[in-house]
Amino acid sequence: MASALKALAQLILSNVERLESVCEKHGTDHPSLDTPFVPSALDADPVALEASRQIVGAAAQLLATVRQPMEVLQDYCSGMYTAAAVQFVNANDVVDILQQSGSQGLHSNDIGLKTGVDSSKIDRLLRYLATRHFFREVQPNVYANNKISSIILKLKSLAEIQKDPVSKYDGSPGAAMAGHFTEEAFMGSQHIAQFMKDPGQYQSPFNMAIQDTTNIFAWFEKPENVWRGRRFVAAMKGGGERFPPEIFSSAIDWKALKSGSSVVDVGGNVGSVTLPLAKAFPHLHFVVQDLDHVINEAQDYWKENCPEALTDGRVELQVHDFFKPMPVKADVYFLRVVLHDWPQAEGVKILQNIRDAAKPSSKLILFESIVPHACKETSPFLSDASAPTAPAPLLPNYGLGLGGFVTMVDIQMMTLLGGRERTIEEFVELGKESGWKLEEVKPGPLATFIYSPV
Ligand SMILES: C[S@@+](CC[C@H](N)C(=O)[O-])C[C@H]1O[C@@H](n2cnc3c(N)ncnc32)[C@H](O)[C@@H]1O
Repeated sequence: MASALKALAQLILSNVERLESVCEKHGTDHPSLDTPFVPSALDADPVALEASRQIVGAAAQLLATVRQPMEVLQDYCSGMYTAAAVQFVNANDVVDILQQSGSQGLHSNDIGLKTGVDSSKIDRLLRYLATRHFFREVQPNVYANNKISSIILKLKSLAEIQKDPVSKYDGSPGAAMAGHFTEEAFMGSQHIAQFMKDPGQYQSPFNMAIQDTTNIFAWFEKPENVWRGRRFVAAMKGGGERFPPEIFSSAIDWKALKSGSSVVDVGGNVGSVTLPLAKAFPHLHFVVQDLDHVINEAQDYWKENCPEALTDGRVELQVHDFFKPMPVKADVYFLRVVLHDWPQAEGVKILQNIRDAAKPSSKLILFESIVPHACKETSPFLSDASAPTAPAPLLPNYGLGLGGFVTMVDIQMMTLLGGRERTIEEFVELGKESGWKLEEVKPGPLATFIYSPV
């Protein structure tokens, strides 16, 4: 039997071969790390995605295995320097400055002149990042963008950015996300340990950092933070569209619902999940609920995308606070990525309000991520075929290759909002506490949880 080291190395090699054959099929090379990122067919190819998942999981496990434990520890304990370095380059538009010099790069003296920062300090941060494959140092003290840094290139030109810094993240989800993570979340992260033991009056580590109990969304509305709120919206834009639409259209047998059955999209924002459902299943009556200002936006969204659904009354846009009693007795209620924003008690309250209005035959559907355990799954809701199946000796959740992302989002939810991602058992528990029985789980890039009233 191969040693664990060889088995990991072999997994890497066999998956690199798989990846290269997918590239061949698409008539392309695998994108180089040295050039700016360009989207390609590879990004959505399921075989390429599985191969990269295994390579990432195996490479991270191999590193943790072969490095001196003290080096691994130092690396983990110094992650804040990476966040701080990205914060600096993002806020000071360094990637946008480098973009003008193309692959030949720009000397730190010139970057210093354009950012108003001493060039020797620039060298230290950019070399730190280049050593971690974020930028290239093409000659001593000369830096160029690469595949990773190019992700935070802003859509606007440098002249436009300088003219109107408040709008500089509009249309640039990578830069907006990097800003939100390395500023608001970074601030909150310093209080996680204290929050775990004694949250005091605060709902999240972020609240502890700003010493204010205002929820982050209300905090974004303060005049001095409006630009941050605008950046958050830019970071989230398009997030919902990354999920395959079949997740929603095949969640249940919508066609089998009787004509005129009502479906409520709770906390539905403008109704972007409801829109394709309303088009595909015209026999159903849909209600999209959200807060006042969002429903105002929803009016424009539907007038633009499907005005007839509003005029013929098939789709209703309703102002409703989900902490108040649910006004609609519906056949189906669904919530997409709403519950992860809230602590357990609030999540339970939202579902209890729906339960109080539900009929015995109503269904509740949640679309949320599953936090995979780092060991073999034992949930009766997952068959062998649907549980993550990383090949040995990878962690069953592929480690960084798959579980890395969801576990990071879980900590992010706690940090900013006191919210949480959940394991399947925690979804069972959430139902128990709010009067719902979990009947079925459909895993996927976003999982579907189907509940019946108890
Ligand atoms: C993460 S977004 C998800 C939106 C939508 N379900 C989707 O997947 O696109 C959370 C939504 O909850 C809404 N929301 C927050 N607090 C609310 C409340 N008290 N009552 C109703 N909706 C609320 C927000 O306005 C936002 O649209």
